[in-house]
Amino acid sequence: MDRTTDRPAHAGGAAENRIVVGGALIHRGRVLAARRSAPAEVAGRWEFPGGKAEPGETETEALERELMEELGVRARALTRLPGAWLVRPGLELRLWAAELLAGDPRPLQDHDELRWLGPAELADVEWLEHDREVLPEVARLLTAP
Ligand SMILES: Nc1nc2c([nH]c(=O)n2[C@H]2C[C@H](O)[C@@H](COP(=O)(O)OP(=O)(O)OP(=O)(O)O)O2)c(=O)[nH]1
Repeated sequence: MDRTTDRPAHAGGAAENRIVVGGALIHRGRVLAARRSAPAEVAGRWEFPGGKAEPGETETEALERELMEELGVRARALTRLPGAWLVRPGLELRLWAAELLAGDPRPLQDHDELRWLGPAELADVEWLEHDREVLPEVARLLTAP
């Protein structure tokens, strides 16, 4: 899927899952990992920064907004990564690749540390388990010509 086929995450009925979107933010051959500071169940684990889509927002809009709020950067969502995970009942995680357009990421919200990882460093942090599943695809994107 690319940006042009992105549809509002809440176009359907109330029975649909709410979407949380995380972004594998890529810049100069590395990807940004963010260490969560809360809540306790996930604090200390690393993830792709992002958050819940608001009603009527597309996934890409939600991701770009969350990356500004959490990191203070302008970013552009590029392509959806394969997979979707039920984080808890009614909350579905989707991951996207994104590119950094402007700014230097800072842990403004939800995170206490950030690290840029190259393709050989992806296993160096303790990822949340769902995020770990897309690392082979992230490695491919980082090494693509
Ligand atoms: N943002 C994000 N959440 C993830 C990832 N992987 C993963 O399992 N999760 C889980 C952690 C949380 O339990 C859940 C929702 O995360 P969240 O960032 O929306 O949490 P939040 O309640 O702070 O969101 P928000 O209301 O501030 O938008 O998804 C990931 O890569 N990015």
